[in-house]
Amino acid sequence: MQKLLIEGGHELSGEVHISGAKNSAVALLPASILADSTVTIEGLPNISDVDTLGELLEEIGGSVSRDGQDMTIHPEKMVAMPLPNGRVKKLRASYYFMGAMLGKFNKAVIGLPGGCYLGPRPIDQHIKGFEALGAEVTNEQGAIYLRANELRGARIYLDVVSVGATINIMLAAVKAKGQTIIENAAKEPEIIDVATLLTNMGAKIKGVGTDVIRIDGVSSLHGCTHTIIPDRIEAGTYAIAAAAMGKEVVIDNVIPQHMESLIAKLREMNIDIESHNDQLYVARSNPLNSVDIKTLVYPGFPTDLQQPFTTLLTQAGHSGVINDTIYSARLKHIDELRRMNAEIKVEGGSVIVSGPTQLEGAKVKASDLRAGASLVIAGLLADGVTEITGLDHIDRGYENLTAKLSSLGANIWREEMTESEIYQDQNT
Ligand SMILES: CC(=O)N[C@H]1[C@@H](OP(=O)(O)OP(=O)(O)OC[C@H]2O[C@@H](n3ccc(=O)[nH]c3=O)[C@H](O)[C@@H]2O)O[C@H](CO)[C@@H](O)[C@@H]1O
Ligand SMILES: C=C(OP(=O)(O)O)C(=O)O
Repeated sequence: MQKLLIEGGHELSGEVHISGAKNSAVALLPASILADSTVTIEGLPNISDVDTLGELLEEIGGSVSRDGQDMTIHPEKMVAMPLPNGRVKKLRASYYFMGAMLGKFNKAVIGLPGGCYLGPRPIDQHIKGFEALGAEVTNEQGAIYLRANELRGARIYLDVVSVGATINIMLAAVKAKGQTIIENAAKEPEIIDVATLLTNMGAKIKGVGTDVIRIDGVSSLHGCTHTIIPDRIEAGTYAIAAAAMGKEVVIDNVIPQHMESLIAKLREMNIDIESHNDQLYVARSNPLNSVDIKTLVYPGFPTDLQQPFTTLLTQAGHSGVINDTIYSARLKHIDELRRMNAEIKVEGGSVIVSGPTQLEGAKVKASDLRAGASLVIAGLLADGVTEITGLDHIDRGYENLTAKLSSLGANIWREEMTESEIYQDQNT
């Protein structure tokens, strides 16, 4: 087990290349189950969620080979193997095996997923969709059992706008008989990416990127090659790090249109940020204005950047107020930031960050993926050395974080933990 160390105070400059989007990758790989022939996904991020999904595809009989950032999946010998336990609990997106296996085999047994704990993360809307398509769904000892004689298209109104439910219902519906209409669908770029893959496999999908998606079921889907979109959350994390500590940082391989809410907020803070083709240029300017943030479904400000943004607000004058309307309990980074001298209050559903504050290095723990990102940015800003544990969370979503930040000039490295450090870490 390793810990991450950061000696703060080093300016960032240079260019960083953004990897493929985690939240696309984790849906594109299960989507390959639906094909009758070989699917290649190009540009995958090298993160543990992708490794775990590759292993799960093998567990159900797929043959999977990896060549750098590309993964080739041969789905021909896949079977409806039950996955009630084990790897499915290591990540959130294993829930896409429900939609994909139901769509392919008319049955599936999948354990309830893991992933970041952000407060309760129900999957009732996924289940509502599967049932509307004709599946019988039961929860037996923590695993979801799905069975259908045949799936039939249906009109499904989502009570909450959900990325996971929208994608999962699409996966189950592409081979259902007749037309499925998903109303109040989510519009995230990753959903468009998954629909693009499915369309290239032969699916008939209209309206992705709007809140009404229409799917006309087809009897079979074939293989294809698909290139993933860049990770707007990884790019946003580097943009926030550059806003905190950047002299001149170029963030390469981004789709700036996917990042408009963040770019607008950074500009309001007085950060110098410009986009050109697939690059963002970010530099810190002084003083930083504080801003208020409300997280919303896309194209609103993403909840996945709320925690890193909290750290940036510690550097701004006066108080900024954050309301996470998607995950109101996504607050576990706050106590850790306080250990580093941040002035943050939680009142009702609002997080109030005061600044500017000189952060101090401390021993802190990442409770989830983006809490980890917020602590890394705090470490870059802090006086002295920050030690971060809980790296398994960070490794789920950030490819080569240490190397990427080092190349920008950060003093950051990983060390093996001693047995007593591991013991202490596990008991705090
Ligand atoms: C693997 C992946 O893509 N993860 C992302 C996905 O998670 P995930 O797909 O789990 O998030 P959702 O979009 O489904 O959740 C949005 C909101 O709807 C609620 N909800 C969701 C489903 C449901 O059946 N019932 C229900 O009440 C959730 O509790 C949450 O408050 O979108 C989140 C919101 O942008 C991001 O933070 C995650 O990074
Ligand atoms: C919450 C996240 O991921 P997951 O849904 O995979 O837990 C995230 O990427 O910030």
